[in-house]
Amino acid sequence: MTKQITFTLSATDGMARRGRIDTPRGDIQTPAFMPVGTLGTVKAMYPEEVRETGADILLGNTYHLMLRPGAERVAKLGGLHVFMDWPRPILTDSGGFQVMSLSKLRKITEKGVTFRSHLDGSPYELSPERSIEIQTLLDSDIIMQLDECIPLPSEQKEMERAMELSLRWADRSKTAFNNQLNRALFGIVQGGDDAQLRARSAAGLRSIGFDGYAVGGLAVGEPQEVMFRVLSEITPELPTDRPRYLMGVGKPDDILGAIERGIDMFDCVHPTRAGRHGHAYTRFGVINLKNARHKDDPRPLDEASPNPNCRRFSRAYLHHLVKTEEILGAMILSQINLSYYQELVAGARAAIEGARFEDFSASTRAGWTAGDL
Ligand SMILES: O=c1[nH]cnc2cc3nc(NCc4cccs4)[nH]c3cc12
Repeated sequence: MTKQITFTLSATDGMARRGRIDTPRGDIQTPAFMPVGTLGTVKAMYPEEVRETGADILLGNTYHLMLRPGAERVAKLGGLHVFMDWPRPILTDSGGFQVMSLSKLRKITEKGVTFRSHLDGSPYELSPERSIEIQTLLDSDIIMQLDECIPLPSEQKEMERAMELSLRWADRSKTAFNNQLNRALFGIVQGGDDAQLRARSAAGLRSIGFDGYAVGGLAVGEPQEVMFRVLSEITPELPTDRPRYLMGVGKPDDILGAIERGIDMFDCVHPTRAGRHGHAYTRFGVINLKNARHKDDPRPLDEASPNPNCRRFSRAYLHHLVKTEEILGAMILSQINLSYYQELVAGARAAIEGARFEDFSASTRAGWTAGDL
């Protein structure tokens, strides 16, 4: 029996890769940006609007969904795709990262993590096995191993301990996954900012064997050059015929730099969160529409944009919606920002196919400073 989820590499340009992940629920063009749909919704967007921005896949958060409405309840209702009416691929995270960043009284043991809900303090346990079970109940297409992500910088001993625990959890995750054909399981490379630990983690994951490899333990507050150095060291250690997913990244500049260093998949709350806070992503860079200078500006955001929402509303109107905290403001800016992110990765895909990614990257960055914000 063959795995129903496959990755095909179609072009490379230096370390940058252009590919496609085929799944039973649809294809994912890579490099890909995955909008985050934390509670079974990409905030302020209908699912069909998320699709229209160009997204092939979105991310669901296991931690939030296991607390509310509960994995068994979502399964009884037909799984996450039916629940939120998103028929295309969904990647779910394992929940571990959010336990550490959101929950109370959490405790890490060899078995897994125990914690209390940030909502009502009720006790929960998340083990590699239970996380696989929850993600399977959600009927996720790409599921993540349970891992331990530690802050940067951390002591060498601490980085080593967490990396080795994550490797043991990777093995247990793979066993619990039991080679489901219609779902993919990704391992997560840990090891902090230490090249040897990272290499050991990658080698350990490869010997266990995964459908894809995530780079974890980054975008946790470290400087961009540290993230880029770790990526440059680790992507050559990963299989070329499997997708590489950089978790939690990032701003457009981070994404271009990570594609340049061999990353295929991204997720980040930033475009939608920034949209709800009145920040608009454009070719010219980020425009803070809360700023009073937009109060009388009749110009659209970007009259040359392929996105109608960048042409039909004046900056004055968007400023008004943001200042009055009108719901439409969050809706429009979420759509604008997700569309920009999808234009960015679509441009990267075309540039890699045309062996001109370096030029694309440079001219995109130049646009962020040149334009009149
Ligand atoms: O090692 C990781 N393991 C599993 N999930 C993650 C998610 C991650 N998200 C970020 N950064 C984006 C952030 C979102 C909220 C706070 S930081 N870095 C991340 C690292 C990991």
